[in-house]
Amino acid sequence: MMEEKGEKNGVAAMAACYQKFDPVAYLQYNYTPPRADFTRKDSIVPWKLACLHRALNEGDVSGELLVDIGSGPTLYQLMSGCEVFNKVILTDFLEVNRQELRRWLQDEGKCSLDWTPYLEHVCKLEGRRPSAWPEKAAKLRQVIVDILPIDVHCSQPLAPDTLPSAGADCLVSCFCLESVSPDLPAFTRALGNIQKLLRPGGHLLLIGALGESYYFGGPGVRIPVVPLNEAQVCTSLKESGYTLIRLEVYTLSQDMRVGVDDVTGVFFAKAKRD
Ligand SMILES: Nc1ncnc2c1ncn2[C@@H]1O[C@H](CN(CCC[C@H]2CNCc3c2ccc(Cl)c3Cl)CC[C@H](N)C(=O)O)[C@@H](O)[C@H]1O
Repeated sequence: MMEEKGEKNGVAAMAACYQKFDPVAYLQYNYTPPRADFTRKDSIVPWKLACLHRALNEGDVSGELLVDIGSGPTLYQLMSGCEVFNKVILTDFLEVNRQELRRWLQDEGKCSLDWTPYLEHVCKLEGRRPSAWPEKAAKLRQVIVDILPIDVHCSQPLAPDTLPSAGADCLVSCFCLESVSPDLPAFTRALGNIQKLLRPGGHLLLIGALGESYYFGGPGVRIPVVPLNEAQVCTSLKESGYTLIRLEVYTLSQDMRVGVDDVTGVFFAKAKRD
């Protein structure tokens, strides 16, 4: 009981931190140059987009439904998947983030970030003209069928009957699990919780931070993160019912360390549910 009580306290404290999360500031911190600089090969966002593009276009990933776990206020992580799956579900813990996503979906023009450079970059990765970005935006709006609440610490992270009984064909999750888990056991449990949302043989495309102990989710909003290394990520994936296909690691150069977190590296894992 004591151990369980400890877990609940850690998760509750984490949820309290997130009440002050500020999507607009967050987007400014992480999704503008230098971290999102499409003229630089060593910028974090082009690296993430290349990993997702490659993972979704090497012939082994297919199906109907892609679910993004902990979407936040961002859409970059779906820009390759929207060409492979005809149904995409976005999820986040906070209404403020779900609201931000709805604003983009309804094309109200009042979005906090202009996703055009991202759409143009992914068009280029696909061998298309960057000027085809409006078609990609339309495709993304067309395949997104829902924006749902989620809590990865619940054994059933989504409301019952949200997904088809077979589960999703693919899960994407970027920087969510390690930045919402108070410790490594909680991170591994969360991986197990989302594993049940995936059909057997379905793919998990997981992006996360290495060596991070905190980040700012807004001015003065310091959110604790469980510091992970590559070995722990591999072990956690194995323990929670996945077979690792590929792990890629990116190391932040000095000028990518802009003071919004203490991340040292980023991992990309392509895995399959056993
Ligand atoms: N119980 C919960 N269950 C489920 N979801 C929860 C829970 N609690 C909170 N969330 C939700 O997780 C989301 C985490 N979110 C921010 C952390 C990333 C950040 C910090 N780490 C380093 C780093 C970052 C970003 C870019 C780069 Cl380059 C780096 Cl290096 C990811 C958003 C999006 N996926 C993104 O890729 O930016 C947030 O939207 C919560 O609302």
